[in-house]
Amino acid sequence: MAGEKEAALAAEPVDGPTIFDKIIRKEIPSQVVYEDQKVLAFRDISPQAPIHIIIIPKVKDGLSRLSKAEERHIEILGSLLYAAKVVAKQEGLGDGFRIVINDGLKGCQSVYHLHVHLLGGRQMTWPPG
Ligand SMILES: CCNS(=O)(=O)OC[C@H]1O[C@@H](n2cnc3c(N)ncnc32)[C@H](O)[C@@H]1O
Repeated sequence: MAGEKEAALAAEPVDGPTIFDKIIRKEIPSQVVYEDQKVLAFRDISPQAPIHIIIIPKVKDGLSRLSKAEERHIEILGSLLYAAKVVAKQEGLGDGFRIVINDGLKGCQSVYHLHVHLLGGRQMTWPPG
């Protein structure tokens, strides 16, 4: 996480290509756990819980971060959350899980392609850090 946290502090909140584009195009390896026409889910490279999965829209359409969402994004936003529910069930997280979306510098976002974190497999605490 330290690496990613530093990356987040150094990240430029830009709308350009990200590492997730390469995952979508299958140009770099990833452990895909779910895919449909609009959504891709893959295991996080630096898991922060026994189950840590990233859920992304396959078409970015300007959605670098949640704060950039427009009305046209309502459907894909719902699809991401529904996919999170499906993947949580698939991963056996019946006793609960956490959903996280980091936005911008203060949200510690390091990859500017909107994504949902699905974390589970251990007791979560509160408040989040
Ligand atoms: C600080 C959180 N910043 S973040 O909310 O922007 O999350 C980015 C997430 O992407 C993950 N990640 C970066 N590159 C890859 C990759 N190639 N494959 C899978 N996950 C990746 C990071 O580990 C991090 O959890």
